[in-house]
Amino acid sequence: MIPISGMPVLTAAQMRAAEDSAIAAGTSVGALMQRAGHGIADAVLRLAGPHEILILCGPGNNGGDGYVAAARLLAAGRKVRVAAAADPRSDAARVARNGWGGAVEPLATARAAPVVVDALFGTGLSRALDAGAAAALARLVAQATLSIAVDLPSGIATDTGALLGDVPAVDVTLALGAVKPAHLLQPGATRCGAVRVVPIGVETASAAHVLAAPALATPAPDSHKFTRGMVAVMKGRMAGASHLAATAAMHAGAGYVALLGPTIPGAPHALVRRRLDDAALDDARIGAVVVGPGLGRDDEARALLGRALATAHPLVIDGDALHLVTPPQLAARTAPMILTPHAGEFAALFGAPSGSKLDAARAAAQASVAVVVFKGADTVIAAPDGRATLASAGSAWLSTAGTGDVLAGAIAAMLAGGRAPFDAAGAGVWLHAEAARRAGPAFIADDLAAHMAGIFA
Ligand SMILES: NC(=O)C1=CN([C@@H]2O[C@H](COP(=O)(O)OP(=O)(O)OC[C@H]3O[C@@H](n4cnc5c(N)ncnc54)[C@H](OP(=O)(O)O)[C@@H]3O)[C@@H](O)[C@H]2O)[C@@H](O)CC1
Ligand SMILES: Nc1ncnc2c1ncn2[C@@H]1O[C@H](COP(=O)(O)OP(=O)(O)O)[C@@H](O)[C@H]1O
Ligand SMILES: [K+]
Repeated sequence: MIPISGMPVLTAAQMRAAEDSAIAAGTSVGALMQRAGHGIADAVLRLAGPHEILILCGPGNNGGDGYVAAARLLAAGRKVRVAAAADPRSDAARVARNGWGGAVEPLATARAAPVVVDALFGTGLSRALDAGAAAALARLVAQATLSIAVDLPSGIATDTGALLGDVPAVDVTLALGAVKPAHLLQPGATRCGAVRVVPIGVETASAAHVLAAPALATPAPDSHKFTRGMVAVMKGRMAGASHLAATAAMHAGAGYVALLGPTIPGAPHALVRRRLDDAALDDARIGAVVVGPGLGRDDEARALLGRALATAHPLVIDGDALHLVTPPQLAARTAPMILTPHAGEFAALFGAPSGSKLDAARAAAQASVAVVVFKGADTVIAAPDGRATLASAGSAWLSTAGTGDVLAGAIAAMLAGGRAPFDAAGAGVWLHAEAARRAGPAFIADDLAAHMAGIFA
């Protein structure tokens, strides 16, 4: 059982191709199923204690994995029962079923057990479970004290995280061979519980990965404020939003943060307030400009955005600026850009997303030639070259006003600090999520910035 941080993320087709390569290189499907089933059984042995285990087996290879696991758990001396709604339909699953040898209860009337293992459907799910199977699964998961899904909770579309029907949430999902998009994309992700990878000896490479903790170094002994990175925040109509972004950039490690525009009282004294003029904006030491938080959407805002776009500085474009900016304006720029839309801003700039959130973020990054941070409860970061990272579910307490401004500031600090745009976006998202975790419940966006500082300790 391997934690998923930093692991490759494969779609169902990519996983099938990886398995096919292993098969072409001489490993049989049966051998892969044995590895999968043994890995599951070993994980269940560690998680389930001495309690009785009920394994629900479907007609495909996911069910096959379940039969193999059942046989191994029985051989290990555990009390284990199996339930199924249909006979195996693949050769490998039939062999696995014969290897179990014990009784198979009808799924609909299966008696509950303290530990239930869902091996009904995995990456081959093609439609919603029929009503009887869905009801039995819901009942058995509800009555168990520990529920474990094999590869994916049955009823979730592997590539999008969409629910094809009602899907009960399990405690643990054992992803076979690699993480799949549904383990991270909502609403599927919340049905998965804790996700761990069970290796099956298949080579898995992907341009998409689970977001991992960045290396956060303390400043080098010879650092000075400008080597740590200078961030300029364009002050908009709502000063609070710009202040949140600027404060976050400071706490995320930027050495010098300037707020460009008319000053208001109450911001930290360390925040440098500068009049927005060409000299301030052309300062060659600026490593990142944040434009958008609290900008407004009127002509004045449009003009401010135009000034930011006209610079040669790397930009973090957030909030209102995502409603104002046009694709030709983005195309005209050559300096790096990071766009940080939530779902509404994404739709305003790129149109309604199609396919999975991962597909949508990638298409947007390609179209805009910018790094796109598609925010939400399942943040996806995509680069124009096809690389992507998917964040694990973070604190839902982030759903409070101003946290997006904090994220924009954190990303700008990472960018000004010298990270490449894609890495800066990932580091900012990670820092933001970790700060939220540390902040606990019911924090406000102002608290979040301060919590970022502690992470560097
Ligand atoms: N490939 C490999 O080498 C390895 C794969 N491994 C494992 O295999 C899993 C993928 O296996 P899989 O492709 O057999 O798909 P799986 O999810 O078991 O179900 C497909 C079956 O169910 C059927 N069906 C679909 N939806 C349905 C519904 N709602 N209600 C009723 N029936 C439905 C569908 O038939 P259909 O009706 O769609 O034609 C088909 O018969 C993967 O997640 C991993 O656990 C590991 O063992 C390692 C080696
Ligand atoms: N339910 C949630 N779970 C995890 N993160 C969330 C959730 N809701 C929002 N977030 C995060 O909080 C931030 C909100 O940003 P945004 O919507 O731009 O807010 P605002 O405009 O008020 O600053 C984003 O980083 C987003 O990913
Ligand atoms: K399953």
